Amino acid sequence: MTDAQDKRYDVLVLGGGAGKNIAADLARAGRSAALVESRLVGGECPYFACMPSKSLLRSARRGETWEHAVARRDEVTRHLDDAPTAAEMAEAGVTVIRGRGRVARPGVIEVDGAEYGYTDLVVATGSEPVTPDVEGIGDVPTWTSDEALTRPDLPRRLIVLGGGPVGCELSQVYAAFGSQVTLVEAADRLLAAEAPFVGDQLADVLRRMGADLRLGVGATRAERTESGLRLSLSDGGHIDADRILIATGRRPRVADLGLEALGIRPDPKQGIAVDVTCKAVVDAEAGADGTTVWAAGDVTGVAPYTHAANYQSRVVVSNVLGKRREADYRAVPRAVYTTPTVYAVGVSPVSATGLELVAAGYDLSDTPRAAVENDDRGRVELYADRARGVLVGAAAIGLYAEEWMSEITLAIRAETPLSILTDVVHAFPTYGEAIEPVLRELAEQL
Ligand SMILES: Cc1cc2nc3c(=O)[nH]c(=O)nc-3n(C[C@H](O)[C@H](O)[C@H](O)COP(=O)(O)OP(=O)(O)OC[C@H]3O[C@@H](n4cnc5c(N)ncnc54)[C@H](O)[C@@H]3O)c2cc1C
Ligand SMILES: NC(=O)c1ccc[n+]([C@@H]2O[C@H](COP(=O)([O-])OP(=O)(O)OC[C@H]3O[C@@H](n4cnc5c(N)ncnc54)[C@H](O)[C@@H]3O)[C@@H](O)[C@H]2O)c1
Repeated sequence: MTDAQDKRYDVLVLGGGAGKNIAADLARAGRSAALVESRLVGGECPYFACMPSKSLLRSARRGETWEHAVARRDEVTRHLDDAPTAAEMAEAGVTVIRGRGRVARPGVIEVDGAEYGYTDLVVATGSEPVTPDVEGIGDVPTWTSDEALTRPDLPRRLIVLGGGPVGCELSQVYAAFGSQVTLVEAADRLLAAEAPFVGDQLADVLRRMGADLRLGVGATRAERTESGLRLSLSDGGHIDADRILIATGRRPRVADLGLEALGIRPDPKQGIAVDVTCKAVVDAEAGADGTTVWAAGDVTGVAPYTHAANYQSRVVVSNVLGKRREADYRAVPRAVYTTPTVYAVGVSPVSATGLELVAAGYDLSDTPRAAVENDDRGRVELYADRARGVLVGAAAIGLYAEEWMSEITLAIRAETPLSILTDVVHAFPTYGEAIEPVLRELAEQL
């Protein structure tokens, strides 16, 4: 420890989302651990992302009033009070350092003028929304999901820019509570990275709720008008609205972390490159000073979900403790919590390369459960690798798909033989029964 350092820790974690789990687990394992957090201990998920959006979606599904939905959302996010989570950290033996951290020099992090030494550094700084390059967008009223999920206002006319998970979930929320929603998506369909039927069926659902979908068009110009704002589109059309919700993607938060001093050159779009143990890839010439840098969560650009961040956290903890563990991303779920839910996992037929996929599918309307629920929406498709004869991907849209697709997640991860999968018995009447004919069809084709 140099004189300049205020304190030295075995492990310093930058970012208290998934990072808080790493700090707590390592402290419980006997390491001295500190967590540096510039905003709220707990990260984005509980306060600005997953939890408030899921709460509003549930309220929308149940037909609650907007006022009730907002009150419930604010309870779920504990009115942005992170004191209980900070207390949990203290109880686990973690020192919480409030402020923005950056690398001062190898082995030392600086936070608001104070310096802290480390042996292991974990970067878990998350991601931030990207503002699209649309002329005038800075001059009109905009929100990102952050404001949408913390403010009490219900815009009368809302443009949702982007038809990825954020755009789809929040379009459903605002359409359900009575906003006039127009969703603008540059790709030809919603959730364009997933199997086409998923985006097509979700588009139907949102249209039936009154949302206007403009697919395959880009925004070109935004300007203020007397009644609000006008967004011009690449097809020559325009939309008048009160506010634009920017949902055009996120990028890893890597700017100004000083990582270059450690021989780490993060890509602005892909984030910090990590190996299978979640150790950051470091330039060959970087000094062997006895310290190690790890990264977990959105900042790694691997899979931008809380469950993926938590998984990587567990991988980091094991490796810091010297128990080698390799991450396996073959079966990380991609769920969108609209009603009905979208659930995809493993290989997407849209982006599969180097694989010959065999596909089979089934409409949920043909299940007895659909009759019980009086809901004929949805479909499930499974994708197998012809060469190896195992499931490698799946996509579904349907009520509760986030629950009944778990067995397929396990099947992909475990590479369970089709002969066993086709022998599995599902309870009657469940949506899970839809999986049986799909597997039989796949087995016949292989
Ligand atoms: C609207 C929305 C809904 C979502 N819904 C879901 C969902 O339902 N399910 C799901 O799995 N995923 C969902 N996600 C994605 C999920 O929120 C992220 O994948 C997850 O939060 C990533 O965790 P993380 O720890 O990597 O980053 P974060 O949760 O962003 O945490 C990073 C933390 O680092 C802090 N930080 C950053 N830089 C510094 C610094 N220099 N010094 C100190 N602290 C710093 C930040 O303040 C932040 O608290 C959603 C995202 C959005 C935007
Ligand atoms: N349920 C969940 O797990 C969940 C929910 C929300 C968000 N997330 C994660 O958060 C991240 C951000 O989500 P997102 O939906 O903002 O990003 P995204 O990158 O998934 O989707 C952004 C969409 O915006 C479109 N777009 C970009 N620029 C545009 C423009 N100028 N005009 C029109 N369309 C444009 C893109 O074509 C794309 O379809 C994602 O990685 C997502 O997985 C997860």
